[in-house]
Amino acid sequence: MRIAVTGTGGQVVNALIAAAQSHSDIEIIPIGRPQLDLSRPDSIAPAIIATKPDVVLSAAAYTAVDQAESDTNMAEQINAMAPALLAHTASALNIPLIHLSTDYVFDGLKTGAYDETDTPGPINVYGRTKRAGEQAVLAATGHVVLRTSWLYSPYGHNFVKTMYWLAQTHDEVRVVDDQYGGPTSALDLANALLTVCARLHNDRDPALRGLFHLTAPGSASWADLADAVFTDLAARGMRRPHLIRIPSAQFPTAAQRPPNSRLDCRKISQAYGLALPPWRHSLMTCLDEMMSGEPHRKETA
Ligand SMILES: NC(=O)C1=CN([C@@H]2O[C@H](COP(=O)(O)OP(=O)(O)OC[C@H]3O[C@@H](n4cnc5c(N)ncnc54)[C@H](OP(=O)(O)O)[C@@H]3O)[C@@H](O)[C@H]2O)C=CC1
Ligand SMILES: Cc1cn([C@H]2C[C@H](O)[C@@H](COP(=O)(O)OP(=O)(O)O[C@H]3O[C@@H](C)C(=O)[C@@H](O)[C@H]3O)O2)c(=O)[nH]c1=O
Ligand SMILES: [Mg+2]
Repeated sequence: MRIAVTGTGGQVVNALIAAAQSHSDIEIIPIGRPQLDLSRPDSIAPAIIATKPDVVLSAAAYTAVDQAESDTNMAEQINAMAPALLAHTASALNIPLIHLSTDYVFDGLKTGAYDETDTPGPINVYGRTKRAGEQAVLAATGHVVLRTSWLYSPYGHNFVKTMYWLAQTHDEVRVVDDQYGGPTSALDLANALLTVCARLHNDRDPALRGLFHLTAPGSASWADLADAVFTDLAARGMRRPHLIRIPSAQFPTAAQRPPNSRLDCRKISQAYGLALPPWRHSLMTCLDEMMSGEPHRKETA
């Protein structure tokens, strides 16, 4: 099975490459700029078609949440318009598209986890443009929109890597403690995505199509996640910075974030039998991998 994945340097695409190493029948074909530039609509169909894919996985996006507030046109082009063209291209090839989306489509005011029937109400440009992308993909039949959240991995940029770096450079780290979500390992997600691709490739069942949520079980605030990173790094001999839990009012950002964006993942568990491992365990695996490739490991006293 040939899986064309959008983007080359992103977390999910690199996690997919790693996950596919243990599947000799799966080939991941990353496509990125300049061949595929999601801000250039004309580049999209030719770049996808040239890879002769069996499945298309849409993993590239404008993910700089704060920057999107002032770069709205670009975020719209990449997150809203490009997915429509990807869905159109996949439909024309008669193959499934899996499009990744985000917990940030919700306003975060619900008590409890959001399921697929909950109405989105994005509160920032990234969330708004991602919601528009979802709608474009869901308007075509046969495809999958999969929402996940708070991805971390040894690849690209993510909160866990930021905390890892801050732990090595700061005595004190201030982190917001009033936004809750589901930290999810991109490596765990990638393994599940390979299952989703294989099922869609072999099975026309409409119950496998449409909108799904998939995150690791368990909820955390960003401060809880930072605390877990610092605990695990300390257990590996690194200095532990002092964590100061703050309200988001004390950490001004261009974009607002939802206070609660936990996702209920029962639908994908019923349709595919898929569930991810708890984030607390996967975080340790991720940190082990990050540290094994890290030349500046701090020595214990
Ligand atoms: N990160 C997160 O916490 C979450 C992410 N998601 C969604 O999951 C998906 C994957 O996220 P993640 O792997 O973290 O993303 P990253 O931020 O790690 O990577 C973004 C990718 O998009 C590519 N890209 C950006 N602009 C363009 C463009 N104009 N043309 C082609 N490619 C472009 C980048 O290209 P290049 O390789 O050149 O850098 C990169 O490969 C996205 O759809 C995101 O919205 C959902 C929930 C949480
Ligand atoms: C770096 C840092 C951030 N924060 C806060 C800011 C923000 O409210 C929260 C998270 O910050 P980040 O900017 O790292 O994370 P953010 O970019 O908001 O992460 C989001 O990315 C997109 C792509 C998604 O789809 C989401 O699921 C989510 O993962 O933590 C602190 O309080 N202290 C810090 O030192
Ligand atoms: Mg960010």
